[in-house]
Amino acid sequence: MRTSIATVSLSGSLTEKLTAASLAGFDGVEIFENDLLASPLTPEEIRARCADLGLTIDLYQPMRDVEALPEEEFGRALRRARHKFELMRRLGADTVLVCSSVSPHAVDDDALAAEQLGRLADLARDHGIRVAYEALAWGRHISTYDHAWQVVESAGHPALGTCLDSFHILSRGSDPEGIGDIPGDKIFFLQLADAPLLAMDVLQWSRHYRCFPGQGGFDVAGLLRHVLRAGYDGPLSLEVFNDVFRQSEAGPTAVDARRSLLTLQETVGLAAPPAPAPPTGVAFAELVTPDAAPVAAALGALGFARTARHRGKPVDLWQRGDARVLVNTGPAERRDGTRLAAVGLEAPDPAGAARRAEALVAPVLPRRRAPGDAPLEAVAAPDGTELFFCATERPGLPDWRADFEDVAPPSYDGEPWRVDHLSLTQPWHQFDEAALFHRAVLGLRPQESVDVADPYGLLRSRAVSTDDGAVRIVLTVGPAPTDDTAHAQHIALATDDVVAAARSYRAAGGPLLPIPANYYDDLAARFEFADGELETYRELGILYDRDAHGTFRHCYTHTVGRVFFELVQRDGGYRGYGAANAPVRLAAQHAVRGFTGG
Ligand SMILES: O=C(O)c1ccc(O)c(O)c1
Ligand SMILES: [Mg+2]
Repeated sequence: MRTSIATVSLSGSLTEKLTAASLAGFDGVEIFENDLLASPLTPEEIRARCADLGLTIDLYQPMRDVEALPEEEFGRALRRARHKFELMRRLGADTVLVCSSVSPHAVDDDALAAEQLGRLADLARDHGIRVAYEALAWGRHISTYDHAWQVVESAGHPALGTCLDSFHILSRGSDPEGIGDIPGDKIFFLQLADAPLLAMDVLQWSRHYRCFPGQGGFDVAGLLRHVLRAGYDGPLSLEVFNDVFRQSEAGPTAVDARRSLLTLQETVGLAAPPAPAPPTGVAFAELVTPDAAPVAAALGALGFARTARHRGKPVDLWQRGDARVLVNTGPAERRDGTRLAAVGLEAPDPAGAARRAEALVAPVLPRRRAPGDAPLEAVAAPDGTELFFCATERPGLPDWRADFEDVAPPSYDGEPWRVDHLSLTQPWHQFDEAALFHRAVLGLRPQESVDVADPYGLLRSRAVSTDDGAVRIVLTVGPAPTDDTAHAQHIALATDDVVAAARSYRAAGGPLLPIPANYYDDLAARFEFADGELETYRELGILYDRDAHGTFRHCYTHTVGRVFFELVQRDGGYRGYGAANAPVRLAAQHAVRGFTGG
């Protein structure tokens, strides 16, 4: 089916919006009146620009306060309509959206509404235009899709149909089942939007918090299935009023929008990109740093050994069991200090994973980073993190390990570790995009978003993971972008004995993040511990949490650049990430920075 996006969903000038929609691969646009009014282009020039960009103008909108009015006022509405229909002729747009009236002069009279909409449709038909009537969730007398359809049906006019908008339908809790009873050819237009489930005024909710399907809490796919069952075959159009998108660059927002729509189409069987195959583990985490020494010191204290070196680049492989960290000191990487720049994901079918990513408009990276490198499939996540689809030591598939020359055996004292999770900070305006990306492109399942209090702001955090926990990524978004503490990334390492791990790290000279005594007094109040247990945690700075499944013990290293490590011990199938402890951890990290001036 054809895909479309409303210009209101994107930021910038009309020209910028159209360009972004076209580049992202949309077939058409809904032109919002304000975008046209503010554009220096004539309607003919807008029409030509759209044609050049391969876009059709699928809808012009909105026309407001037309129906169920006193005759004199309706006359003025018709006069406005005549002007707008002339404008639409110049634009080459043949469908206009009319929203249900919010005018205080509108009367509660369905027969009058139908009669006047019929007269509007007469005028529209004379101009070769169709009227799509939409119930705004806050319409004065008509606020539900079924009511709007009743009025359209009783008008019985060939140039009058209905416009369905998933936000208005689902925000009011209407049952979308009834959509299946509307003749498909009387559904003139379909607008799709999701939204987080919030308890608030529906107009404010609609105008500020809509998001792309799959990014909120509505069952947009379920609604779409009803619309398809009705026989609708017009465009699938995204209409998203969102404060964040209004401020973000149009190009990436349009790509996010298109990925959302492709994923929705896949869900209802309208598109079939290569099937998802979730990753089965973390092959490596790659740190880039201008100075390897502090990173090497931290890894050494954690019991990692430097086992191999890249054959062509200044990249070292550090290993402890299945936990692998690449340390890259390449010249191109020196600008931003130490950060987590890439993640290797163990992929059942690396090439298939890359094809799926490409089909979902993820930026695919060059397969070889340098001549002679193994051809690795990689894509960029919205935050710029490079994601490599890896096959570690799996015969017949390109192996990143082959680019490395062994320098030492992978020996270590104590138990082998693996990566428990990675925490990646997202640009503030890409949080919802990131969750959708990781779900759609990688096949990870998003968990609930949680708010975490930082002393200097509020963080949002949302985990995406495989069902078996083999891959866990925590996406976070912090307050001020200049706040390095809230924006630090981390690598969490899974151990079966966090007390032993913490002790040996400390014995090797590694500083653990000190946790205030008040935290342990609170723990004593909330939980019962064995003799001496709490004292051990207090001594080492180990934090504790429990859920319905099990327990979580974790502690933190100092921070190098923008990266720190966490040691975690999950027991009994604990599913979380210690979110309850995160405010204490963040405050402690701020305190350390303040103390050292770092
Ligand atoms: O918020 C509004 O006024 C508005 C306008 C047009 C629409 O299609 C819509 O869904 C909402
Ligand atoms: Mg709408």
